[in-house]
Amino acid sequence: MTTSPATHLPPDHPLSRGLTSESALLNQYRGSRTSTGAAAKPERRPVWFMRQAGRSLPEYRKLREGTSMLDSCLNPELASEITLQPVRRHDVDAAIFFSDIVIPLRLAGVGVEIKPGVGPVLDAPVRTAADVAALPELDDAAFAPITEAIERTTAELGRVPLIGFAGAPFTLAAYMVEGRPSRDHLGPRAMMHADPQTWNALAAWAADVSGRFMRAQLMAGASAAQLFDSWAGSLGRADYQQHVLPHSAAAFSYVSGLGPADGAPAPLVHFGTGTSEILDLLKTAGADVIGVDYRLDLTEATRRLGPQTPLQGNIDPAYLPAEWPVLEAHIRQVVAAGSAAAGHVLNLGHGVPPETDPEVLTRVVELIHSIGP
Ligand SMILES: Cc1c2[nH]c(c1CCC(=O)O)Cc1[nH]c(c(CCC(=O)O)c1C)Cc1[nH]c(c(CCC(=O)O)c1C)Cc1[nH]c(c(C)c1CCC(=O)O)C2
Repeated sequence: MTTSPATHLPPDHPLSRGLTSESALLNQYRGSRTSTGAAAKPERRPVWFMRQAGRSLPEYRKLREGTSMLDSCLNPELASEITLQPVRRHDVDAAIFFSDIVIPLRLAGVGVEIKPGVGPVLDAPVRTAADVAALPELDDAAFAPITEAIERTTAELGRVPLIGFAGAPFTLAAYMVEGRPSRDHLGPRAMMHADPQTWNALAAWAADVSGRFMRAQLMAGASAAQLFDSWAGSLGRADYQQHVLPHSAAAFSYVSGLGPADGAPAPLVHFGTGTSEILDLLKTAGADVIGVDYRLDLTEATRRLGPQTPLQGNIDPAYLPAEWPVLEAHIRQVVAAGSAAAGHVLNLGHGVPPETDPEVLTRVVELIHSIGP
């Protein structure tokens, strides 16, 4: 398995066309709180939501009717339309590409489904050295439907940046070892100690497919990428450092420095839940921006990471059904806590819960934009 060196993005890529200087989101990701463009006018405070494209939107549920989750992701027209829905409705400052962390598995030929209300389920779990050795190779040509969906999306988005993503090796491998979602991820954590060689081979395979997935999205026109290590919070520091961090760094190496020939590289974001105790380690994997879950105050995150690290987060999704004044006070507190960091992009501290009233999300965006830079 080889990691490919970073290359330049195509000349007609949104970043090559000067999207950065127009985008409050990309400026915050780069740690510059005000525009570096000639106008240098104050910008609105950027916000987007993890899982903004999905079940909280009636227009999403309607469009998805009769098509399975992964088939929807691989239908360029559908994936593009679903990506655009929350941008139109909420006026968020970025689109997140509608796809899933297990899409590279499906494209490599691994049998996987997303079971409604359950999550990713594999035909056969990957538990032995022979299972790992039998994993298929992923050919970059398989990303054709992803590339087409992204090209369609960026053509519609204009100046709104598109964020690509992938699952981090631990989170992806956790689904592969367990074969389905699990609470404590004992399978992959046990493999690290019982059979470290097999663990390393599996995590390296996962890093390769996730790295390629992120790279394909950036090459096709995404302006930033986020690595989701949703379940890294189940790991102690030593396990994270020894058995996981090198593989996350390998995934990032596929996209590190990837940018236009004459411009700054696409910003990279790293997010996990329950990662307060490993936040400093997370940062060393190669991202520019750290996504913080709802458990840690952003002032404390800045203390742990230093003021130079731009942050993303961390409105607690548990506040979304609360009375508006309660939610508003919480958001104002998050905005204030984020002000010590070099950059701050508002987001939730985890994904939008499916039962969320979409009108509340629109109101949250309006409030954040009204607060100003
Ligand atoms: C762990 C993980 C997965 N997928 C993802 C993660 C990391 C983020 C996180 O921690 O939430 C990432 C993901 N999945 C999806 C997106 C699309 C973009 C967006 O954030 O709006 C993104 C970024 C769509 C999706 N991925 C999924 C849905 C729901 C599918 C449906 O409509 O039924 C969506 C919109 C399915 C999915 N896929 C996965 C799970 C756990 C589930 C939920 C299962 C369920 O409760 O039904 C795996």
